[in-house]
Formats: sequence, C-alpha cells, structure tokens
Amino acid sequence: MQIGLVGLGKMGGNMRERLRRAGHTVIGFDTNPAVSDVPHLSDLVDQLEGPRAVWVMVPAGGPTQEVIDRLASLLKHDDVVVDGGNSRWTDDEKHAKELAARGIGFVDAGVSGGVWGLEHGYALMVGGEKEYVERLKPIFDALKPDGPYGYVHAGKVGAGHFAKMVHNGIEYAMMQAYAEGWELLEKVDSVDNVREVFRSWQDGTVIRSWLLDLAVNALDDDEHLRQLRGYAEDSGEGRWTVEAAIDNAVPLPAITASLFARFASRQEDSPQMKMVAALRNQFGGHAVEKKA
Ligand SMILES: O=C(CO)[C@H](O)[C@H](O)COP(=O)(O)O
Repeated sequence: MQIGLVGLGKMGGNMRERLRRAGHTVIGFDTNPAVSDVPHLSDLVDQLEGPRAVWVMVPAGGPTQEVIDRLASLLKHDDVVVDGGNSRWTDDEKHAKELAARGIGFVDAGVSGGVWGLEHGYALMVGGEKEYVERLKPIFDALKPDGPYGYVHAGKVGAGHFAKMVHNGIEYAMMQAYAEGWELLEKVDSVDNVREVFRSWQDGTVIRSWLLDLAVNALDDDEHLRQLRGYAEDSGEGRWTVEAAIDNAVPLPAITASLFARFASRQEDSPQMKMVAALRNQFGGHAVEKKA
C-alpha cells in the first residue's frame, strides 16, 4: 500500500523504515530537507494515488493543527488522514470535523514503542470510523508488533488518543513507583547492591516489566545515576489524564502524585515547604533552617 508520512523525527523516521521493510511505499515529508523524500508537502500529496492516506507524526498542538490545516486544503474527497502523534484526544473531534467538511476521513492513532519500535513494532490504539480503519489495516499490521497483541480499534474518533493518554498516565505512575523504590534501596545501609536487586526482579517477580528492564539498562550505564540531575519534564499526557479524571470524578491518586512529583523536581527549593516550616515555627517554636 502507498502512504504519505509527515514528520520524520525519532518516531516518524523509524516508522517509515518499518513500513518500507514490510513492502509498503512510503513518501515522507519533513521540514528538515536532509531526511525528507520530497521538498514540499504538496509534492507528497501529488505523488500519492487516490484515495490517499497520509499519516501525521508531528508534535501535538500547534504543529499538528498546522499540518492538518494544510492537508485539508491539499487532499481530496475520500482521502484519509491519520494523526499518530500524542495529540490531546479532545483535538481529534475538531480535526475530524474540519476534514469531514471536505469529505476527508480522519483516524487517531496512539502509538507506543519509542525508539525501540523499529525492531519490536509499535503498539497502536486506534479511533475512528470502521471504513477508514479497515482501509488502513495493512499499515497498522506492518507497524504493530508481531503476535496477537499490540493493536486495538478502541472506538470512535478520539478513542485511540484517549487510550494512549491513559497508557501514558499509567507509565508515569509505574516509573514513579520504580523510582521511589530505587531511592529507598539506595538510602539504606543494609542493601549492598541496588542494581543487582533491580536486575533480580527482571525474572519471576510480580513487578517485572519492560520499564524495569529499562531501569536496569539505565543503572548499567550509570550505576547510581550520578551523572543525572533529578529533573523531569512532561509533555502533557499526564496532565490530560488527571484532567479527565476530574471531569469524570474518578480518583487517580497514584497518577496524580507522579505528575506532581515531576513538578516538584523542577524546583531548586520548595516555596510551599518554606510555609510549612514557618507555620511549625510559629505554632510550636520548631526549628527552621535558614538560607546561608
Ligand atoms: O508516548 C510516549 C511513551 O509512551 C512518550 O515518550 C511520552 O509521551 C513522554 O511523555 P512525557 O514527556 O510526558 O513523559
């Protein structure tokens, strides 16, 4: 099958390669001419036979909106656009409506697999009308991992990105749990080799997982993570998960705490803990630490 792929970064570039290895014809466009197959987005559209399929793999928000606006003006009736970025699920309905006004289909695809996806495949969580999802099945089959799992048509437009958002919320909480356990093990004198404890957990335990394997990789690179600063950014999925939980009155204490732990990681000092220290001092005369 032929497909256009817009955005050839860490994810899109490897997805182009995986699709080509499976025998598909991929025409890729990127604003970086060094990796792009064509000079302009319009060339990508011109080179595809109709009905066309174009997969968008650019950062969520403004960049995705910009590409969808351009595609809406370039594509024709019965073509289909797939948004495979980490878009907020609430954007999907807007994009689907904008494209539907010109007779163009829309499918949202949550994609998980990171830089390992080229070899291992990408787990895909897809949302959209059956007609378009069926048409794209050869592409999904080539991208997904081998074996029975790693693909779901989760529901209507938005369902794919909603499923991916929850996946990422779980990812936040799992990473935080491994991180907290690791810090406690590092703190005590009784455990001599924390890295080997983590390694031992990789087989036979209740908590074995790919994230645990990656934690062991990281500890093999830098046993006590001394080269890193305890600072973590976030790209939005954790926040959206917590917002969806509030909208639906669903308690998510673990995911929320893991998001807030990232916020705390960005502070040199904690303004709120200054207030706690000041109040303890006010009511109980408890000692405070003063800045040098
Ligand atoms: O989708 C992913 C993995 O499944 C991304 O790597 C993830 O979105 C990174 O998110 P954040 O920057 O918020 O940690």
